[in-house]
Amino acid sequence: MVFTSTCLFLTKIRKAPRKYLRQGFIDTLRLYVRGGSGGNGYPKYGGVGGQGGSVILVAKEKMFLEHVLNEHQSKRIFASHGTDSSQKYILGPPGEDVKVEVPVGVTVYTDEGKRLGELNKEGDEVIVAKGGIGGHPKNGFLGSEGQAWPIKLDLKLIADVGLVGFPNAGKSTLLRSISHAKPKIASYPFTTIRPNIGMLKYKDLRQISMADLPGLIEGAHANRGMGHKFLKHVERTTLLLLVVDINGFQLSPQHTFRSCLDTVILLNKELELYNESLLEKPAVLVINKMDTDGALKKFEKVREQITALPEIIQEYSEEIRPTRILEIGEIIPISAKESVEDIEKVKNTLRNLLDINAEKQKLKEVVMNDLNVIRNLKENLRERATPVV
Ligand SMILES: Nc1nc2c(ncn2[C@@H]2O[C@H](COP(=O)(O)OP(=O)(O)OP(=O)(O)O)[C@@H](O)[C@H]2O)c(=O)[nH]1
Repeated sequence: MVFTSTCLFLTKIRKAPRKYLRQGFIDTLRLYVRGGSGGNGYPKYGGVGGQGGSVILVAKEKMFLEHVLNEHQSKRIFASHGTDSSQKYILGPPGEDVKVEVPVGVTVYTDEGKRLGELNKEGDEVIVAKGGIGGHPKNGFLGSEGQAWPIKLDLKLIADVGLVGFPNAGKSTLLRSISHAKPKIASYPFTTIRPNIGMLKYKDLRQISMADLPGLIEGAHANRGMGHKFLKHVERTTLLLLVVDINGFQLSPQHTFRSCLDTVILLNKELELYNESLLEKPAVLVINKMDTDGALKKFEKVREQITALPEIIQEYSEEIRPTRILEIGEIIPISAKESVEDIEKVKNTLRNLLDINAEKQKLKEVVMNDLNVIRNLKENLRERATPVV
C-alpha cells in the first residue's frame, strides 16, 4: 500500500520535459563548469601543491547537444582538486581533468558574451575552466581556486550543403532520395522540426554532407516560424541548395499565396535580412514537383524570369524586394519523389560546384599569401631605406 502510494506520488510530481526537449533538438546549452583548486604547498619542506584539474571540451562527430545533456543532467561539471603537498608527496599530485565530448560545430561563450573557443573538427579541444595552481613559496603555499563560471555552448551544424526552402517544398524528400538519411516526410508544413544531416556518397568514395533545415516562412529572419533558430545553421554550410515547389506555397488560407518565383525572391530576401554575407555563398536552385500537372510550362516561364531577376524584382514591393541578388549557379528542375535521374543530376552538380568553390578558396589563399609576402618585403625595404639618425 505504502509502495503504491509512493509510486503514485512520484508519477504525479514528475514534470513534463521542457518544450525544447520535447521537440528533440537543442542547439544551445548552458553549463556550469569549475576547475579544481590547486593543493596547498608544504612550507616546512618547500613542497608544492598539485595543480587543479581543468574542464576541457572535446569535439566529436555524430553527436548532438542532447547527448551532452544526457551525460551531464545536472549541467554542473567539476574537475577534481590538486592534492596538498605533504611528507608523503612533496609535489602534490595534480587533480584529474574532466573531458566533455561535444558536437563538432560548437562555439563556447561566457555569460558576458566572451568567446572562449570554437570546436570545428573532430578532436578539437577548448579548456573552459582552468584548474587553480598549487601552493608554492611565491604564493605563500596556498593553492588557488580553479576558474568557475557558467558557459554557453552554441551549436551551428557544419555541412557542405544546406537545404533552404519554404515548408512542404520537398526538402526532406530530396534528402531522403539523395542520401541514406531517413527524415520524416508528410504533406503538411513544418514536418521537419529538427535539422537532419545526410551523407551523399559517390562511387569514388567521396562524401558530401547535406543538412535539411526546417522550412522558412516570411519573417523567418525576425524569428517568425522556426526560422531564426535554424537560419544560423546555414552560416556554416559551404553551398546553399534552395528548394522551391513549382506550384508555389501557401501557409494557410489566411496567408497570401506565393508563386514559385515569389518563393525564390522571398528566400533571397529572408537570407539577406538575416545575414547578408549568406548571399556570397554559391547557390543552386532546385525546382521541385516537376511531375505535377502543367509543371513544365510553368517551369519555362519561371526559368526565364529568374535569369532576368534584377529587372523582375523591380515589380515587387520594397518589403519583399531584396537589395542584393543571390548568385544562382544552376537551376535544376526535378521530381524528388519520382525521378532517379534528376537526383543524380543534383548530386553531380553539387559535387562540381563544391570542387570549383574549393579551387577558388585555394586560389584566394595563395593570392592572400603572396600579397602578405609582398607587403612584408615592402616594409623591409622601407625600413632599410630609412636613414639612421
Ligand atoms: N508530386 C510530388 N510531391 C512531392 C515531391 N517531393 C515531395 N513531395 C511531397 O510534398 C510533401 C512535402 O514533402 P517534404 O519532403 O516533407 O517537404 P519539406 O520541404 O521537407 O517540408 P517541411 O518539413 O515542412 O519543411 C510530401 O507530401 C511529399 O510527398 C515531388 O517531387 N513530387
